[in-house]
Amino acid sequence: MEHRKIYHSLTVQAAGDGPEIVVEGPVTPEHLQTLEMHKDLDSFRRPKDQLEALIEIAGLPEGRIIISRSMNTIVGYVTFHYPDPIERWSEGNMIDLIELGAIEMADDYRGLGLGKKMIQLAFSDEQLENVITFTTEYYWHWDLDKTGLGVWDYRKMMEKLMKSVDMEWCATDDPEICSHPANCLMVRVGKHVPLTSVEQFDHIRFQRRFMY
Ligand SMILES: CC(=O)SCCNC(=O)CCNC(=O)[C@H](O)C(C)(C)COP(=O)(O)OP(=O)(O)OC[C@H]1O[C@@H](n2cnc3c(N)ncnc32)[C@H](O)[C@@H]1OP(=O)(O)O
Repeated sequence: MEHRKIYHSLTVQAAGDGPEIVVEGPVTPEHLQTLEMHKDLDSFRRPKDQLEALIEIAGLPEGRIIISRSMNTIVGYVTFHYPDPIERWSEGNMIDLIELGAIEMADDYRGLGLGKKMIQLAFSDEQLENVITFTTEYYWHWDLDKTGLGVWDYRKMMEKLMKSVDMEWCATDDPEICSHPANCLMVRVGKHVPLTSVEQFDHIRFQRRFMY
C-alpha cells in the first residue's frame, strides 16, 4: 500500500516579537536529527527519549511526524504510525489502519492554534484518504494540572481538536476505553478506504458482541 507523504510547511507568528513558528511535515529522520526537543515536551516520555521515538517513527514506511519548530527547537509534534502490536487495534494487521498516537505542545505554545494546524497539515493533499485514522483518548494522558481543566472540559477540547480534521467519536467495547466515561475512540475513514476495511475495523472495535 502506498503511504503518501507530501511535505508541507507554514509559518505562524508567535505572540510578541519571538521567532516565527514553522509547522512542517511529514519530516524525515535526518531533519529531526538536526533538532532538539523543548524541555517541556515530557507528557509521554523524557524529551530526549521522545525525540529518539520521533526519529524512529519518521523512518517507518507508514510513520508520519508533523512538528512545530521555533528555530532548531521542536515545540510541538503529532505522530502517526501503525498501532502497537500489544493493543487490540493491531489485531488483523490492517495495512490501512493508522493511529494518531500522540500530540503534544510545549506549555508556552499552547492555545495558539498550532495543535490544530499540525493535524490539518497531516491530512492535507488527501495524504490520509486511503487509511482509517484513529486515536484513543485516555484521560490519564491529559495534562489536567497545567491546563487547570476538568476531565470533561479537557475531553471537549480534544474532541474539538480531532473534529477539525473530521475525526468522529466512535463506539467500542475496548475495556481500557470503557474504564472511564471521559475516555473515547475517535475515527476518520478516508474516502478511498474500501468497505472491507471498514467492516474489519468494526470487528476490532466490538469483540464482545455476545454481551448485547
Ligand atoms: C492522542 C493523544 O495524544 S491524547 C493526549 C493529548 N496530549 C496532551 O494532553 C498533552 C498536553 N496538551 C497539549 O500538548 C495541548 O494542550 C494539545 C496538544 C492537546 C492542544 O494543542 P494546542 O496547540 O494548545 O491546541 P490549539 O491551540 O490548536 O487548540 C485546539 C482547540 O482547543 C481549544 N483549546 C486549546 N487549549 C484550551 C484550553 N486550555 N481550554 C479550553 N480550550 C482550549 C482551542 O480554543 C481550540 O478550539 P477552537 O478551534 O474552537 O479555537
